[in-house]
Parts: sequence; C-alpha cells; structure tokens
Amino acid sequence: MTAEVINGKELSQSLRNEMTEEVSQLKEQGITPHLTVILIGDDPASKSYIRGKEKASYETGISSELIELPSSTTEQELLSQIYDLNDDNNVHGILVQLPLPSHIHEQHIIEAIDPKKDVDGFHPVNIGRMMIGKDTFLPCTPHGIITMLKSRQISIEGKNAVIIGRSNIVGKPVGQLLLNENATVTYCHSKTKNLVDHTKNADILVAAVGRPNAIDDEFVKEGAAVIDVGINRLDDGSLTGDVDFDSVKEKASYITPVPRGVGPMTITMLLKNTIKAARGFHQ
Ligand SMILES: Nc1nc(=O)c2c([nH]1)NC[C@@H]1CN(c3ccc(C(=O)N[C@@H](CCC(=O)O)C(=O)O)cc3)C=[N+]21
Repeated sequence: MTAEVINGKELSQSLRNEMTEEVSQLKEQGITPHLTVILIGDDPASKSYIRGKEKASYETGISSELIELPSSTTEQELLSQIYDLNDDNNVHGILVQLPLPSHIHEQHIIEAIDPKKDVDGFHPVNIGRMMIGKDTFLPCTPHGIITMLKSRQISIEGKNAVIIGRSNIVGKPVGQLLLNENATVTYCHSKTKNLVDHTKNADILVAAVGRPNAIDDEFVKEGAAVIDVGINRLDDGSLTGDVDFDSVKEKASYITPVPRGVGPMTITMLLKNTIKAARGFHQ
C-alpha cells in the first residue's frame, strides 16, 4: 500500500480562505481580530515560527502585534505585561511563545493569561473545558491533527489511537480530543515497555517523540493513519519529522509530511481561535 499524503499546507490554505471571508464579515461589524504575541529572547526557531504566524495573520486580515522582550525580563515584568493585555479591550488573543527562559515559571505565565484570550488553549480552565467536551479554545496542534483526519473522512470512533508522547501541549490533549471522538486511546512515553507492541495496534498513530525518523514501518500497522508531529532541525538546516516518511509511506494508508504537515495546521488553528476570541464566545 502507498499512503495518501495529507498536505497540511494545502489544507491550511483552503481553511484560511474561508477564515478570510469570516474576518471581513467581522470587520463590517467593526471588529478586527487582534492577536498579541510575546517573545522573550531571540531563539532563531521561535523567530521563524513567529514570522510564519505573522504572515498567516496578515493574509487572513487578522491584526497581529509582536512584543519582543529581552531574555533578562523578570517573571514579574512579564506578568504585568500580561495583566495590561488582559485589560486591553482591543486585544482578543494573547500568545506567549514557549519555551521561556528557565528563570520564568511557564505555568505561572500560562495561568496569568485571561482564559477568554488564551488562544493557545493552555490555561487550566480551557484544558478542563476540553476534557468535559465543552466549547472552548482547543490547543492548536491537537486541533490541527483532528482537522487533518476529518478532512479525509478518516473515522475515529471505535478506532485504536496510539499517542507517542505525553506533553501538556501535544500528547495529552491530542489523546483527549481523540477520546472525545470515541477512539480507544493509548498513551506511550519514555517509560513504556515494548513500544512496538502498542504502536502495531494503532489505526491512528500520532508521533510526538522529539527524535528524527524514530518511527519506521516496523512500528506501523498496515493501513494505519500516521500523524507526524516532529519538528527536528538537522545540521544541514533541513527540517524533518519523527517519522521515517519513505519507509512508513509504503505501509500506511495516510501520512502527514514534515514540513508542510502539522506545522501549518497549528498556525491555522491559532488564527481560528483568534477569530473565536474576537467573536467573544467565552461569555
Ligand atoms: N505558545 C506557543 N504556542 C505554540 O503553538 C508554539 C510555541 N509556543 N512554541 C513553539 C511551538 C512550535 N510551533 C510551530 C508552529 C508551526 C510550525 C510550522 O509551520 N512549520 C513549517 C515549517 C517552518 C520552517 O521551515 O521553519 C512546516 O512544518 O511546514 C512549526 C512550529 C508552535 N509552537
């Protein structure tokens, strides 16, 4: 079998076209969705991601603003910046680029953002709402993954979904969203014994391992849908995923590439959340 490639860049383009229409309707009502991004320090990978997000916002008609702070910024200074943005009625979405310097507690920052403006969907209130299946800001990468599966009518109900990785921003929430769609979910991680015994059962396999090409066809069930969440920058500057694409492509029924897979979908879901915030759904 040769897998069908789900191109996240193309899917993003068509979703962004629809969102551009939605944004122009909001503007007619006098609302311009506005996203504020805070970047601490000058990590090149973060800057590249932020450029992608700014370009996508611009193309969709969303206004975005970047606040760049030095890596010496204290937690208190960052918190006051967030409180100001929480109080600013023109700001609909706030995103603090992660990871943060080690002297700032990530969780303090995430919890300081008004849940109504938490377009990353990382605030415990929004994570709780997601867990009980209430309408809320869904975390962008997991939401992008579900959207990719649905774009090909890949059925989730009753399927075995296996997640490799248990981070708060990808592994845990993508498992929760798959559970909300009635999948049978297994979480694997660094302490999992006999990883392959689990992954071989997966109808839907989500790889968020953090190691280039770690998952080859030996881990994959014939006909599975394989989602690659890895973003690994190699020494030659190229970008590669956690899945050995050429090997897995011959066995899976669907596969997402890197680049042009989950990454662009993450940005698209961020735009979607910003529009949702501007609509003020979160009364
Ligand atoms: N608060 C916060 N929210 C995030 O959502 C967040 C974050 N912090 N910190 C960093 C990670 C990483 N991330 C990416 C999003 C898009 C691409 C993306 O579009 N990648 C392109 C390639 C871009 C390139 O070539 O550099 C692709 O895969 O095709 C990559 C990485 C969001 N993150």
